[in-house]
Amino acid sequence: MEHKPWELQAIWPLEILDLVALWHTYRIPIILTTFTALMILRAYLHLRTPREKLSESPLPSSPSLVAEKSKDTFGTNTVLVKAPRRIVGGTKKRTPSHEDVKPGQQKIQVLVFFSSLTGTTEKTAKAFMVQMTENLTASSTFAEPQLHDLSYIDYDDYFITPPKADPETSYFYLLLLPTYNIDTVLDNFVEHLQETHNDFRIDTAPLSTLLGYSVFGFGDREGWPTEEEGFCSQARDVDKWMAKLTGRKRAFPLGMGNTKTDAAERLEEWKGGVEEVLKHIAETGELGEGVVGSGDADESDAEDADEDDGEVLFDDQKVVERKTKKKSDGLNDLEDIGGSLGKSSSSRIVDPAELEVDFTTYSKKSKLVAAKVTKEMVPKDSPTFNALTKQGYSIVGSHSGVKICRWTKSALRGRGSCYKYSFYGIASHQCMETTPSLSCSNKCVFCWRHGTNPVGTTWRWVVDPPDMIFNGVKAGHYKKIKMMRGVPGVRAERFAEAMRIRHCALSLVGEPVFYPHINEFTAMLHKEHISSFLVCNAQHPDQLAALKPVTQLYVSIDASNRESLRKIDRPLHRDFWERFQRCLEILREKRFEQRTVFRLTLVKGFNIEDEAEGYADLVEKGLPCFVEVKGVTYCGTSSSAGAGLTMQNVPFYEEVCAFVEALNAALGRRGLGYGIAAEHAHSCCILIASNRFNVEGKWHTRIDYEKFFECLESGDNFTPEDYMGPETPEWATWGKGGLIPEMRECLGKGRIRSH
Ligand SMILES: Cc1cc2nc3c(=O)[nH]c(=O)nc-3n(C[C@H](O)[C@H](O)[C@H](O)COP(=O)(O)O)c2cc1C
Ligand code: SF4
Repeated sequence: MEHKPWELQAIWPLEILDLVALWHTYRIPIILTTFTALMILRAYLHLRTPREKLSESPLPSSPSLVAEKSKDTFGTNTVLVKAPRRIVGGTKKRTPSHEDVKPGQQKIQVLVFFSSLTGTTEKTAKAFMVQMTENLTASSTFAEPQLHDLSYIDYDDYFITPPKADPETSYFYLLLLPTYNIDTVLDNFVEHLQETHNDFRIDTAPLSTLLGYSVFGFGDREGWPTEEEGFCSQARDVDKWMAKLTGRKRAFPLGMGNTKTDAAERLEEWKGGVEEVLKHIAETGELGEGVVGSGDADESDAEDADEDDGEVLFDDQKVVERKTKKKSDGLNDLEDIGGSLGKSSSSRIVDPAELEVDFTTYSKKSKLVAAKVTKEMVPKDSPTFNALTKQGYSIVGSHSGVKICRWTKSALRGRGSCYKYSFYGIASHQCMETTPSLSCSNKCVFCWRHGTNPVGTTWRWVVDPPDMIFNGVKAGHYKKIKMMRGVPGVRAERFAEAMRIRHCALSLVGEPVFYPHINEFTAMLHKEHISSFLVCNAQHPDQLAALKPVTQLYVSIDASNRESLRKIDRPLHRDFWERFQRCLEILREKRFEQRTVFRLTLVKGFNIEDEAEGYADLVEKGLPCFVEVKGVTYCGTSSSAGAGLTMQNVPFYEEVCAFVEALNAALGRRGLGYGIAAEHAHSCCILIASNRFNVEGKWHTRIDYEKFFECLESGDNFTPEDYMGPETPEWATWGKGGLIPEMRECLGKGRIRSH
């Protein structure tokens, strides 16, 4: 109902009527002003309350705070009520990591988690705990390890964030897990890890504050013989997700054991490795080389590279890469960079008596030059040093190098070894690839060393002592192996085996016999029962003649005639063909002292076409024990392109097979006793062997390494037959492909280079 003004006048006093009139006149500006003032006040109050304040409110710290105990409505049963989990949004750029751990001040708490359905893992875990406790608590840095059954803990307490009970304590996780291909609690666990990683509300690596972790799996090879068929598959899954959740803090490679055979032995090995890492953490506060452990969540997806066979870039390489980014790549041949060497701080004047001079070219001129001043072959401040380290070489002293090859990495990850495993029984993860001379006297068009190695016809450099090189290359090799520790897929068992070098391939960049003390160097290898495969370029007959027996002596045979050799090897020696011929004669003489091999690298358009007969002539001349024929691998560098090499020059495996058959037929026509013994299709490599290594119709291309050392140590003369190994495995023989059966599925991805 509406009131008329005179009616109101009768009811209310005048002042009130004035106010009402005022309100009617000004109500709109009054409402607007009040509203604006309220908005300003609200905004002010909001800004004054810091956002962080919310997250500063006590976070449920596990395990005590995540779960609260409360009585149920009847006041009798105690139930666990989860406190609401507060999620701090966004992906953390960087989380505190082991860098924050100060040795000596922090306590390290090892938590051992296990799962067990039929009790085997539980029993093993308990025994494991007893030993761990005994070993760790001897040091005051370690708190007594704790054992947790995954069936009884709340995953949120340990696998979203590590426990935070005591700021002085840092955690290290060990997980002992069986595998079941049926629905079990383990499926929930794996799912939990996966979900935590993929939960967009939380950091993708929420466990990155852990010091590290490692997983050991128990499985049964009788039912699940290979990993592809599911051997230890759940342990592998957990290892993978833990790597993501911790920002790749895999402290030691995944261990795996067959419950029915070797589990105890494998576990012992793994425990040893883990304890060593823990000791390292206690001393340094860090996980050590090779483990990213940055806690950078952005990087954790790089774990997907698991399936990638690609080269692993080591930290030191990265550093060099960064440092050399702006420098040109081109400048590399030492002969070409004499100027830059001259400027180097690394040259030193030496007493001519101390000097090993010109053992290759005995010219007066070079003796004179060498006597004046000696420089380091690869000084630390040279572009060559940078280029080589960028490619992954560790330079030892001033002229030696070591690198781990792709096959070594493959074998460490439980995958295949190179063709030398198929042919000669060399496990790649126990093989060290090195050279005591980075310099070479050829510039082969197919050399995958990217043209970075120094070249020269004479030794004009400082000579490092052999023991220094020997210790240096071993240390360099082990360092590189250790850097593989945190790489996805590396197997604890292989890792442990790799810490004992058994073979040495002296065939990296450069020419090993160029080094004046090569015999002392190989003697050091043999003394430690490390076999020696030495490849030389057939340009240094005097050094070849003086070389003492090695396990297997190679000569590269890159062409069958002078013109072809000149084009493909681009030798620096003018008398290269004569040198080459002399080397063949020397090899012939050595064929009853050690295993001799012709190494043929086939390059289409250079040395295949119509050359089978020519090669057969060379075999007739050198009568090697073996002829290894290998298709060239294209490395796609500017140096190979500059030499006119393209993918068209890489022969198909069928072409290599056809060539080998032609060569074998040509040898037969000459009445030479050879046959095609073995193949490794994956490396495009085929082995022709002398009938000396065929016993009762079976090829025996493998080597009895221990017998070789026995023969050497006896001091008596011996022949290659004396250390002939067992029969070549069926799968490696000609026509069978050469891939160890379990590896066929893993290695179906094209060719992998091996030298
Ligand atoms: C039903 C069943 C399924 C299994 N599935 C696998 C499997 O997929 N892969 C594997 O490596 N081992 C498998 N195993 C073997 C177990 O992982 C192995 O025996 C383990 O030591 C059992 O540990 P636990 O006694 O602690 O439960 C299986 C065993 C059973 C009984
Ligand atoms: S490729 Fe060479 S260095 Fe690598 S494992 Fe085989 S032999 Fe050893």
